[in-house]
Amino acid sequence: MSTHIGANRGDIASTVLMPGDPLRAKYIAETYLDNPVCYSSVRNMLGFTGTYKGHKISVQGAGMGIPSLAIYTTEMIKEFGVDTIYRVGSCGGMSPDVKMRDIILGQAGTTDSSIIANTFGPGVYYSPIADFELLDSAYQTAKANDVDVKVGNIFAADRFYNDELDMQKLTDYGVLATEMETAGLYLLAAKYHIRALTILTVSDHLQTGESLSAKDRETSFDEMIRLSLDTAIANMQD
Ligand SMILES: O=P(O)(O)O[C@H]1O[C@H](CO)[C@@H](O)[C@H]1O
Ligand SMILES: O=c1cc[nH]c(=O)[nH]1
Repeated sequence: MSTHIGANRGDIASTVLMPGDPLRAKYIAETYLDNPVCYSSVRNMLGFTGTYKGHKISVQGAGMGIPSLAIYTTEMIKEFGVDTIYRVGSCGGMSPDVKMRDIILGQAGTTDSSIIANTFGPGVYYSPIADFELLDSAYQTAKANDVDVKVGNIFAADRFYNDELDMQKLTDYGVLATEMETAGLYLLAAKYHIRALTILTVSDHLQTGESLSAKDRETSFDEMIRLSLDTAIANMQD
C-alpha cells in the first residue's frame, strides 16, 4: 500500500492505462477487461486489474493536472514496479485540422507548468517526448484497424480555465490540442526510465466551442480505448 494507492505489490500490472477520470477507469475495466478487480478506491481514485485478450493489465485513474498525475505515476513506478503507462484522456482541439472525437497520439508535450523549470532550473527548456516504440506501434495499430489518428504536439495547461494564455500562438506553432498532463507524464517517464504514451480523444474544440457531456467523456471513447489496449498488449515486455 502506498500513500495514495490501496494495493499490494503484485496487484498492479506492469502495463497501466491511465485516464484522468476514475469513472472512465471503471468503464474501461468493466467493459474491456476479463475478471476485473478493483485494487484501490483511496480518495475514489479507482484502480483495477484484469486481463485483456489473456494479458494482465491495470487501469488507474490519475485525476486532473500534472500534480495529481505525478502522485499516481510516481507511486505506480516506485512502489508497484509499473514500467509502461498509456494516458487515455480527453482534450480540447486547437488546430483547425483536428475535429471533434478525433484521436491524437501525443508525440511531445509542451506546457506552462513550472515542473520543467523546477526540474532543470532557469534557462533549460526540456522537451518531454513520447516513447518512440509505443508511438510507432500505436500509429501502426491504428492504421491496421482503419482508425484515423493524428500525431503531434500536445499542450498540457496548468489551468483548465485560463483566458490569459495565447492559445492561438501555440496553434500557429503546430500544437494540435490541449489537456493537462502529458508533459508531466513524459517528464516522469524520462526521469524513471519507463515508457509512456498519451492517446487522446477530442472532447471540446477551442475554435468551434463544441463540447461533449461528462457522461460521454466517461463512457464513449471506445475507439481510443481499444487502440490503447491493442497497442498495450503488442508491447508487453513480460
Ligand atoms: O479526460 P482526462 O483524462 O481527465 O483529461 C483531461 O480532462 C481533464 C479536464 O477536464 C484534465 O485532466 C484533462 O487533461
Ligand atoms: O484539459 C482539457 C481537456 C479537455 N478539453 C479541454 O479544452 N481541455
